[in-house]
Amino acid sequence: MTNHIIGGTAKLSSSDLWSALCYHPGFGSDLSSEALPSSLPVGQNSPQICPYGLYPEQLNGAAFTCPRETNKRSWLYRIRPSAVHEPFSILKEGTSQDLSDNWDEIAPNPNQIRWNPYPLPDDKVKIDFIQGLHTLGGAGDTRSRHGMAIHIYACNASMVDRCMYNSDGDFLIVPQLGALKITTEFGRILVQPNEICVIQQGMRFSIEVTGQTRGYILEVYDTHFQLPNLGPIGANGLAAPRDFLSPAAAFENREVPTGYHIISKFQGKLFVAKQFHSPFDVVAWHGNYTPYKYDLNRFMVINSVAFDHADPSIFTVLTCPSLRPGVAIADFVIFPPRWMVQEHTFRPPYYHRNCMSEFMGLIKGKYDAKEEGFSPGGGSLHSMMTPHGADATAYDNAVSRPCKPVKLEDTMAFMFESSLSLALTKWGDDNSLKSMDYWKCWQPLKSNFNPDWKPSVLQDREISSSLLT
Ligand SMILES: O=C(O)Cc1cc(O)ccc1O
Ligand SMILES: [Fe+2]
Repeated sequence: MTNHIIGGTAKLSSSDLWSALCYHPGFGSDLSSEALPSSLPVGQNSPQICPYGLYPEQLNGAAFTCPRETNKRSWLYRIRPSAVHEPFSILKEGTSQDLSDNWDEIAPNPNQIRWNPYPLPDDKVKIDFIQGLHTLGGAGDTRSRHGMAIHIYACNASMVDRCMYNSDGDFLIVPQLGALKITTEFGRILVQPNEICVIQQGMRFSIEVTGQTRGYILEVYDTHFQLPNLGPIGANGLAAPRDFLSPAAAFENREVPTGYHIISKFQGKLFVAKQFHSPFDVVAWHGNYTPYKYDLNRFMVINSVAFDHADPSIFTVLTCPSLRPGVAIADFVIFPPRWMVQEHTFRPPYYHRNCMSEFMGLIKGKYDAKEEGFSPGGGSLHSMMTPHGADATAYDNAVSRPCKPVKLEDTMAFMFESSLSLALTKWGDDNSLKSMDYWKCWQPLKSNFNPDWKPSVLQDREISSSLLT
């Protein structure tokens, strides 16, 4: 697909910029995009002189020698190479100071943890996306490129003449409140709550927001996100490749005499370098390494239509694999609206201890394991082998209601599930953000043990079902 946006952004009013966006569909596809006619060189990547006098620049998201299945790179044709900037220095101002990759800030905590909706900035103070970044926790190491982090963003102002890129890994961004207008080197992406976007390592982006804005970020250091294999599900199901959308090339040819700030997250710290032009000067690009977004409503839900609660891996949207087959550095899993039809079944999430870490967030509505206390914009963490499951009220409801078909509507919970044992930061461990009596939600669960129970009664699941319906 070719997208001709003649004259760059200067000729469009700022509302037009975001209302007339077009995207390239396809997950990991090899795409070509032009904002000016014939701006992509034909038949070669590095002509001696490029169309329109552009500079060619390659962005590699995989080692040159990676096999084809995992090799990722794009060629960008830009007004100036990215190297045209002053030296980086540590960013002291303009950060929240809550961004961290220090997993030893506090003592380990194996408890069930639940957070109230993460705080939004005070209306009187302008906080942009970078200033509004807070690291909740994580594991691993940016230098050996193995690990992951969970960040919360809460902001109310647009980034002005500053952009960011992540040298340490990829960001999977889950907006919960307010849209993100993301300008990238590849073009513009509008991401609303109930959509997600992935900005991969090295890609420069700047975010505009209107009003109070909040969401979650899963950062992975190891490798890029993939679609999960479908196994016996077949060729179709879960997230379809064509529903992943990459931006179409768009550029601005803008001098910034007061200085444009390029902010790099490098080895866990933020650095800033000044240049005097917009970094969003890519007129054309081609390749398979792009930012992309996905609408969670497009997810084709597969579930049990007979009996029993299927494991949540059936709801995996994207996975960042480890080197161990089937074991993820992190999976992004959603719990979308769906029919619950299982007969003679305890339908909410089962009681559970897991060799994985489970961080959960709620975009909207209610989660079926928790009757109250888990609110949109909040979160929970059930660490390695930490017991959890339906709260007492959800349990009572689930065992007393007939197993008739029920539609869970207007809900979207999600989980970042990791094979790494996560540590909280000081910010994540702050008691003022937590619901301190979370543990109490399971305490009313009493013993129902009946030593006189006779095997002939309620033995067969068909019989137990008929008793409840
Ligand atoms: O703990 C959770 O709520 C997540 C979860 C959901 C589910 O349906 C089954 C297992 C599981 O860990
Ligand atoms: Fe769980």
